[in-house]
This record gives sequence, C-alpha cells and structure tokens, in this order.
Amino acid sequence: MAQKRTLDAFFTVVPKRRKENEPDQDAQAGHSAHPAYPFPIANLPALMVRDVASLPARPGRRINDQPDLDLLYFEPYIPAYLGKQMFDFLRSELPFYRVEYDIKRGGYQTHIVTPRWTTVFGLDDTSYFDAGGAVTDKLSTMKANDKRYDRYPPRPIPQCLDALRKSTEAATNCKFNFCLVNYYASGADSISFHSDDERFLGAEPAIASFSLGARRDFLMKHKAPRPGESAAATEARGVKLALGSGDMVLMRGATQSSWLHSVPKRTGRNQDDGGRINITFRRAMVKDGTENYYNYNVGRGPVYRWDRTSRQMVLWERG
Ligand SMILES: O=C(O)CCC(=O)C(=O)O
Ligand SMILES: [Fe+2]
Repeated sequence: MAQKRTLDAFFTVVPKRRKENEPDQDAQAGHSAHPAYPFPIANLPALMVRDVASLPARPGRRINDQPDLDLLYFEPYIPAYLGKQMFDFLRSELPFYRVEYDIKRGGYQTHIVTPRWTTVFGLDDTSYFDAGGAVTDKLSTMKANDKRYDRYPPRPIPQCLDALRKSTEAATNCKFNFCLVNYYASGADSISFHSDDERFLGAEPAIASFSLGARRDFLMKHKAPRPGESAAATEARGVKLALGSGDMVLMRGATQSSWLHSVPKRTGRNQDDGGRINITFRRAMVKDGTENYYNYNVGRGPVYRWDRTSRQMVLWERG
C-alpha cells in the first residue's frame, strides 16, 4: 500500500517547465532526438564528454577467487567530481518508468510493481538505426519488419550514455548494444537476487555495471548446483561489494550462469542516504532481447521525469 500512496502523490505534481527567458544550459550541447523518445534528451556538455573519453580513472582489479566467478572491478572507473555531475545530469534528463506486470508464482497470478525506476535504450545485433533513425535489418539493409519491434519501438542510446558506452568498450574489449538504467530513489528501492543469463545474450555474456550516487551493497551468491554438478560450488562464499559512486563491475565468463546478484533494500538510518543510479551495458544478440528489455524496463505505463524543485520523479505530460 505504501507503493500506491507514493504513486498517487506523484500524479498530483506537475513538472516545472523552463520559461521562455530562462537560459537553456544545454543549448550549446544540443539534444539527442528520436521519434521513439518521449522527449528530446539533452546531450552531455562538451567538457564532460572530454572527461568521459579519458576514463577509466583506475585500472580494473580481477576478482576470480571463487568457483565460476569472473569480475573486473574498477574502483572507481569515474572520478568523484565527474560521477556527481553525471548522476545529476542523468537523473534530470532521462525518462523513467515504474514498470508493472503480472506473473504466475506458485500457481497464483501476482501483480509486480518493479521496486525501482527504470529506462532502457538500444537494439539487438540483428538490426541497426540508419542515419534517419529507422530500425534497419543488418542482412537485407531494408527497414526491419518484425512484430517484436512494433509493441515498443526501439530507442537509440542517447549521446549522454553513448559516451560512456564507447569508453567501456575500449576498457573491456567487449561490445555493447544495450544500456539499461536503474534509479533507486531511496533504500526502499531494490533489485532482488537474479542472474542476467537470458538466452538472447548468448553464452557467457559480459555485462558492465556502473554505480553513481549513494553507496549500496551489491550481493552475490552461487546458484545451487544442478543435479550431477560438482559440489565445489556449494563451498563458494558469498560476495559483498559496497559499490560507491563511479565504481564499475564487469561481470563475465561463467558469472551469470553460476551466480545470482542483488541490491537489497536498506532500512533504518541508511534508508535516505540519497538516490543511486545504476547503468548496465549489455549485448543482446537477437530480437527477443529487444522485446524483453523494453517490456520490463519501459513497459506501457506513464513516463516520469525528475523534478528539481520537488526533488522527486513526477508524471511527465506531453506539451
Ligand atoms: O543496481 C545494480 O547494481 C544491479 C542492477 C542489476 O543487476 C540489473 O539491472 O540487472
Ligand atoms: Fe542484474
């Protein structure tokens, strides 16, 4: 019920719009525009783009001292001053969603309200955006025609996130075509134990995961061994990384197939330490990935946007 009260409160707040005579701080940098965006998304100012291009701030440290675990931990990847700027920028400029869906759990239909704000950009490896922004099939170079793209028209990764994607590709030797963003407004927002091992990512997917803003615990535990599998896995200890602003964890190899990860809720004194943004870069190989990511990170509900005055996500109304 707390969830419902919070949502009702959001509906009553109308986002503030820039007045005609107020300077647009992004005027010089411009915007990323696409018909599938709910609104144009501001570009990162040139100075920030320059700074992002010089990352990572530190080399990554390998963590592979446990069965099937292969992490590369950059602590940090983004220095504090830039992490703060990026946190404020992305929270203010991106469209966010509070996705709801129904699942069957233990024979019962359950309604899920995703316990965090989400948004997603990208397109799987079978297609690309042509110069005009049209989703185009790689093989035929014709406009892609597939029902999996119809429900949620794919959105190109905006410049403000693409700068970091390029840096991450260079630092990791991996390719990424998707960018998922989570915003945890407080300790009440969370992600439960799961693995990102969907078939559409292919075998041994590499996922780069950035933290900005409040420090939150990132917990990992080994999956139960499947029948006939070595019991060595059961000897694995849990992993706890207290991820700070600017940190990046690359999860690769057998990590997704063998381990679960979560960001648990925080209660008591730590609940209101401020928001946290998580950015993950991934590579979806096939169209099912595009459909799945938009379904669970954009969905069919309303768009929200950060309001600097009331300091909360408010319903965004086209206008
Ligand atoms: O917020 C995080 O650090 C983790 C997010 C995550 O696991 C996911 O989006 O799949
Ligand atoms: Fe995950």
